[in-house]
Amino acid sequence: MALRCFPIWVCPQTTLPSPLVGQDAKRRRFFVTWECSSSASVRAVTAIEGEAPYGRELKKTSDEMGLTQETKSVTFHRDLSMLPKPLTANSLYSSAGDDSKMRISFQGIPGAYSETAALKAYPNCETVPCEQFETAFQAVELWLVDKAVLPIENSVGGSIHRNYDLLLRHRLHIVQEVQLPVNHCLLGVPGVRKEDIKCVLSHPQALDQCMNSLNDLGIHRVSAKDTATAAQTVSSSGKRDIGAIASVRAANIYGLDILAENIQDDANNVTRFLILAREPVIPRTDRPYKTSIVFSLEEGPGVLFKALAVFALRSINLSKIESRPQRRRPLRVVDGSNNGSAKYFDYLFYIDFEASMAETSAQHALGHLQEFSSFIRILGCYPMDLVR
Ligand SMILES: O=C(O)C(=O)C[C@]1(C(=O)O)C=C[C@@H](O)C=C1
Repeated sequence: MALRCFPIWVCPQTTLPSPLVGQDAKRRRFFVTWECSSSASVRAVTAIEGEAPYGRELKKTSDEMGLTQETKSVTFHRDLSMLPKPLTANSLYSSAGDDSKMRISFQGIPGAYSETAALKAYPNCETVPCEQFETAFQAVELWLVDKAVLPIENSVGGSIHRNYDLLLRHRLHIVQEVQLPVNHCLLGVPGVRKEDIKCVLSHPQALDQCMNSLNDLGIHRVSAKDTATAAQTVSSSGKRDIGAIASVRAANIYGLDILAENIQDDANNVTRFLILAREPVIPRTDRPYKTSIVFSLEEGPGVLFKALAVFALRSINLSKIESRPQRRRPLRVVDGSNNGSAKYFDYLFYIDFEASMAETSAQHALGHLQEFSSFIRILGCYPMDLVR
C-alpha cells in the first residue's frame, strides 16, 4: 500500500499516566478509530502518541498507524464516547454536589498533604499526582484535569514563595481555600524503634515545622520532594536507621510504622492550600468571602501606606500581605538628563482581604488602589475556609 497521510483529530485519553510529568503533559496520547473494508469490514481502535493540542489535527502516515496491505479504505471517527453527554433533567439534580468526576492535580505522590487537602475539598474526587507544581498547573490549562491544589502558606513555616510566583505566571483563578491541620508523624520500616532512627527524610517545610523535635532527637535531616515521597523512599530502602516525616495516610499507603505522632513544634500547625481552576467563581455575599490580588505600585514616598489605607478606610480586614521581587523587570530610574541607575528591588505585593468582590466597599477599594498602582490582577474571590 502506498504511503498515505491521514489527518487525525486529537481527543484526550480517559486515563492518565501517573505521576504526570512535564513532558507527558505536552506529549498527548490519543485514540483513533478506523475501519478497513478488505475481505470483511473490520473496526479497530489504535492508540497513537503525538504532539498536537486537543481539538487540532495531526498528520500520521499509514505506516505509523500500522495499516496493512489489505486495507482498502480508512474512515476516521472521533471517539464519541469521549465527548460530553447532554445534561438530562435528572442529571441536573443528581450531579449537583457530585464531585466523583472531578480530577484534581497536586504536586507529589499519593499520601502527600496536598492530596489530603484536595480530598478535604472534594471527598470523592480523583487525585492526579504530578512531579512539579508547574505540571499541576499545566494539567489544568491543558484540560487534563479540572482543578489543581497548591500549598501557599503554613502557620509555622510561613509563605511558600515559589507558589506565589506561579500564581502570577499562570492564568488560573483561585476558587477555594482549604486550611488543613498538619499532624506530622515520624515513620520507620516495620519493627524499628524511635531510637534507631539516625536520619530523617521529608519535605523541607515539614522538616522546618519539626525543627525542635528533631534537634531534641539529634536526627540528621535530608530533603525530599514531598512527605509521601520521603515515606516511599524509606519503605523501599528497607533501612532501619532512616525515617520519614509524613502523614498517617502515607504510613498506611507505604506500609510504615508510626514511631511518633504530632511531632511538629506547634500543636496548631495548619497549612493553607488554594484550589485553582480555569474559570473564576462568581462572587457572592451569602457567606464570608476572601479576595486575593497582586499589584505593583508607582514610585513615590508612602505609596505602600496609601495602598493599604484603601482597605483600612473601608474597614476591610487584610488577612495576608506578601511581597515578591519583579524578576522580569529590573527598572531603570532616570532623571530629565537621562542619568540614573538600574533599580533591582521592584516589588509585587500580594494581598488577601476579607471581602467579596460583590460588595461595593471591595469594588471601591480596588478602584482607589488603581490610582497609585501600575498593575493590579485579581487572583480570585472565593469562600473563606474557617478551620474545622
Ligand atoms: O510534602 C507534602 O506532603 C506537601 O503536600 C507539601 C507541603 C508544603 O509544601 O508545605 C504541604 C504541607 C505541609 O506543610 C508540608 C509540606
